[in-house]
Amino acid sequence: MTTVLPFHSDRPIDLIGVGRLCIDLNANEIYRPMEDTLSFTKYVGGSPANITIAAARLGLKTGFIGRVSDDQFGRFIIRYLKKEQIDTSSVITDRSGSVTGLAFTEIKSSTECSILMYRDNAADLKLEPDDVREAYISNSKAVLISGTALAKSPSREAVFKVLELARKHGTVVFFDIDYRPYSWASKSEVYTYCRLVAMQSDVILGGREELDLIEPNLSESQDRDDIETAKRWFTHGAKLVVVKHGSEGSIAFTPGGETVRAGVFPAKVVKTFGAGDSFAGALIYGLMQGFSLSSCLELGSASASIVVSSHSCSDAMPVLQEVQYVIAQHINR
Ligand SMILES: Nc1ncnc2c1ncn2[C@@H]1O[C@H](COP(=O)(O)OP(=O)(O)OP(=O)(O)O)[C@@H](O)[C@H]1O
Ligand SMILES: O=C(O)C[C@@H](O)[C@H](O)C(=O)CO
Repeated sequence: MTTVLPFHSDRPIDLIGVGRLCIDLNANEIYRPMEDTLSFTKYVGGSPANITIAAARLGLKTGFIGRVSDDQFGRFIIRYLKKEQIDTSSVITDRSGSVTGLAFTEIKSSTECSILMYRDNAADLKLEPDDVREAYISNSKAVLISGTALAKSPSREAVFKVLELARKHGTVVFFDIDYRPYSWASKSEVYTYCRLVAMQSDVILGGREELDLIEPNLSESQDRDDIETAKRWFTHGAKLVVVKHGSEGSIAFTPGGETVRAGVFPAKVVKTFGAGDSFAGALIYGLMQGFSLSSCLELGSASASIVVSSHSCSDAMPVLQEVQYVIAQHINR
């Protein structure tokens, strides 16, 4: 049974990403602590940026609503998005003296990775409600909201404006909880703001721990059962809930009772991060093509296996042929 999301197929834009545009500085000397790192490679980063790049690489018509700093990093990000054919008409250069968020990534081993975030005065959280244009949202089939954009004002208010306009115009809302503790003042704020957005979203994506953060009073173990979690979100109008379980795979639920599980594709893992963003970008692509849930999860899993096997996140986002090759190789094994 194909999950039917109410995309307005006649709209010129497929997906608009909202929020974080930052720079990844990935350690070149991998499999050692960052204290011993000598050099880094610079990539565009930020979870919603990565997901939008993933979707664009797969062929979706994409745009972005966000702010970048008025410096070399800001110009690098805008140039990169344009190169990826991502519309940047709503990517604003912030002139308040803000800086680009930096994600220093430490790759201690293929399973032990961490991210050191420098996000003081980050331009992405300076996004303002006036940066959000109604016509932009109404011309898009879908928007992708990442939870971290709710961590501070005025970005928080800008996101709620995106949400209001999306619901007004029937633009499908994808919400990736994207919990990044370094951006939040407290878990109670995560609960307050991310829950408000999730309650108005069509598709909710998160890991088990992220989903637990946006529900109240989860005491008994069955409360943390994925299907029970999904059922509760269906009471708020969600049309699809996807739970990510890292190297254990993923599970998707629909209000109609469909449950689809997906494993992972074999990968020579270089680093673990970037899996969720590549997974989400390919999942969104599949849903927009009207593919079955099983095929959508397969696309996401295959895409993730490519990115975890790579040094970068954004640069490594695969084109459709690469994803299809991974799937075909697995079938023919
Ligand atoms: N080691 C792995 N090998 C192959 N596929 C993986 C691996 N880890 C994750 N994946 C795939 O990527 C999907 C998302 O991974 P994960 O649950 O780690 O998301 P995430 O925590 O949002 O990732 P990120 O680190 O990008 O934030 C998984 O459901 C799985 O399909
Ligand atoms: O989203 C972030 O701020 C970090 C990303 O740039 C990084 O590529 C990552 O962790 C992807 O999941």
